[in-house]
Amino acid sequence: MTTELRVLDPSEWDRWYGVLELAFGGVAEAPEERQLWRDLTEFDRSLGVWDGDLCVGTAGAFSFRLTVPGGASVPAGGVTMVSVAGTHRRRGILTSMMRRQLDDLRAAGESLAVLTASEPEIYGRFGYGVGAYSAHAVIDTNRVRLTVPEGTDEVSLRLADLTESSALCEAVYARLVPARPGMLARRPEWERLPLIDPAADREGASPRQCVLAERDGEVVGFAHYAIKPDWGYAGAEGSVNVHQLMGLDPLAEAALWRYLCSVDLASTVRFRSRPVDDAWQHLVSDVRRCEPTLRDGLHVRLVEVGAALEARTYQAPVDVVFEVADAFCPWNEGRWRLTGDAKGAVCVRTSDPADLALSVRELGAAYLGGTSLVSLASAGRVRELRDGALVEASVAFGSPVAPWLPHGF
Ligand SMILES: CC(=O)SCCNC(=O)CCNC(=O)[C@H](O)C(C)(C)COP(=O)(O)OP(=O)(O)OC[C@H]1O[C@@H](n2cnc3c(N)ncnc32)[C@H](O)[C@@H]1OP(=O)(O)O
Repeated sequence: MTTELRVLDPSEWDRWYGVLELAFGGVAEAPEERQLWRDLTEFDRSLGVWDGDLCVGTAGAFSFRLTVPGGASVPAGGVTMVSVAGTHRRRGILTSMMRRQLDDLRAAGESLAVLTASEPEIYGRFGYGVGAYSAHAVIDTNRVRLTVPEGTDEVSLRLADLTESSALCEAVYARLVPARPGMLARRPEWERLPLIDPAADREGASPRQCVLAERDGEVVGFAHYAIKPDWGYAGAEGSVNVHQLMGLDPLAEAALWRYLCSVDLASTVRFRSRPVDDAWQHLVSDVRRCEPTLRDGLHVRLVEVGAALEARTYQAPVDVVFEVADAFCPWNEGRWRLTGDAKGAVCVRTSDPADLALSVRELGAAYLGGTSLVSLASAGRVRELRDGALVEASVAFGSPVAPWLPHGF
């Protein structure tokens, strides 16, 4: 088999995207969703693998800005639209695209790559670690009570049209981006993403609805949700499916959670992909009856170890030498001395003895402050070579706010 890997030409997009759709099961997307992904495609950063006239592999990258611990917004390649035709799988096509993509990211000066994975097992071999987890839950609102903080009643709620309120919601979203590692600054064209709501994907639920939280006439939060009515022998058993919930302060968030947990004729509130340190778990009377589950969220890859470690800050002073293994991007291999604190950091090559040994995958997992180096060491994935270095680095890498990305891409 001879295949050619090349940058995508805009005229090839339909065939290219068709391969991706087929790899995900062959169910055609709604026209507005397909159009959105076409508009978002960065053609010069999209790769196709061709077997003659046949497209057999796809991979793209978005030019993102990612919030890192300390609040800086750092350029990051958002790896996306990865697929290989079923007829050509397990022959190294994904590997060839990952190779080219990481080389291109490096040439473009992006020190980080991020992705959300269809299956978490795929990307570790290419140096990605799980940098942010997310929580799913199903709250049994018949049994679970919410205790909201004093002052919640000062927040008023208003139902709004999803599309017409988009700018107000995006303004709230934008203010929250610097506050949480893992969040991505949304460029205007991405603001269409929360509005995509094809009828075929609703599974019996209503179109998306929007409720705004306001204080003194200012929008301080919003929730996007859908209601799925259901009736059992004993009465109503509807559920509220929460798609987004963002509040600028604890009272706004509490008001929104209280509203969603008290929708008439519903007995469950379901949500996917919330931060692991989310407020709801402290508002509820019985977390067990909320069935929380953890899953991988944002996968992070340090494309350039030195530049990436310098791009964030550290919540405690740190001075450690890492011995980094990186078989897929060997330019990262070797010893790096990181010195830093809450104001800034320097990370340079060194010949000094190493304090900690790990692979680039563990650095990706720890990078946003959501996975501790101590925890990785407990699984044998980080080795401490100098007494005390593990705790020192682990504390410094931590983040007071858990990293989170609210949506896939
Ligand atoms: C960021 C995103 O877009 S995520 C979306 C990813 N795409 C999908 O899930 C769509 C459905 N799946 C596919 O299209 C393909 O199976 C892909 C893209 C996952 C893999 O493509 P392939 O060309 O078959 O991968 P390739 O042959 O390069 O495999 C490299 C290695 O990864 C392993 N691997 C590949 N896919 C998987 C998987 N899904 N689970 C576990 N291991 C995998 C292979 O076994 C191989 O291992 P080896 O080096 O030890 O032999």
